[in-house]
Amino acid sequence: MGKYIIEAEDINLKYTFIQSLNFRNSMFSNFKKQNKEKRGKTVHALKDLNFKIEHGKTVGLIGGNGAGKSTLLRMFAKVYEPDSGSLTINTDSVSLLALGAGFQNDLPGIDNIFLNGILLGLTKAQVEEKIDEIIEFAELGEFIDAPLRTYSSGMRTKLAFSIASHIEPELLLIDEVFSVGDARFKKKSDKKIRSLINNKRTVIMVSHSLGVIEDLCDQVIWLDKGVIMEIGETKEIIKKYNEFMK
Ligand SMILES: Nc1ncnc2c1ncn2[C@@H]1O[C@H](COP(=O)(O)OP(=O)(O)OP(=O)(O)O)[C@@H](O)[C@H]1O
Repeated sequence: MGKYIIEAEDINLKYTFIQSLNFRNSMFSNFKKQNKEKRGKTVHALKDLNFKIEHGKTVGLIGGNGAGKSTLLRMFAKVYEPDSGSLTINTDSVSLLALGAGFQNDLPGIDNIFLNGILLGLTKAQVEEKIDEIIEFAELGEFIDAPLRTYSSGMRTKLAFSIASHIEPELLLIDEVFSVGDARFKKKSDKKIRSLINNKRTVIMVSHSLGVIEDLCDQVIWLDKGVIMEIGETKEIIKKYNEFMK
């Protein structure tokens, strides 16, 4: 095993999309007349990023709204590929803890555990091995056999958290998912996140809560408008970030 789990060289990502007509701009005939090509927009979300992340580290991604944090996290999960540059992820065991992606409302909780577990990278046998633990952790009682559309949003969140936190990959990506549910469940989910982090795996997390980042991370990557402002030891970077935000 090499020293680094992630190696990024000059990576760039641009989103291209067609600006849709809305009530306001449909009032302007010029906008209406523009063809789709002209209404095309490009956002250069990540610009020439260079960094390496060592195995076993817990790394925080910080930065203001639209800085590129979630985009970068999704690249680590291979949801997006860079438009240019090279991104090497030296493991196949990666999962992105973002709550409830891929849930099916008409299926019961238990079927969603299988579906979601497999989407997050487990085999059916691995889900079977963990299913009792997942159900117990989610605390849904008989609702586990009811269709998801009958769940409250808190119940959905508990189920999503329980599934995602039982995946235990080598590289765990966490997108702003901390302490979910009611006060008691929050305590339990917080403890679960900490146990995942303390388990020698590499964890990369996005959070707007600098307290959480400072508490949990060894290192920080600070992004602003798609570029890396600073990268380094948590306390030092958070101090610079706070000064910058003043
Ligand atoms: N699917 C998309 N299509 C077009 N543009 C997008 C898309 N997703 C993100 N963007 C744009 O890319 C830039 C980076 O967005 P991203 O969600 O990665 O930022 P972020 O740092 O996670 O922001 P926040 O803290 O607000 O969640 C923003 O300008 C955003 O508008």
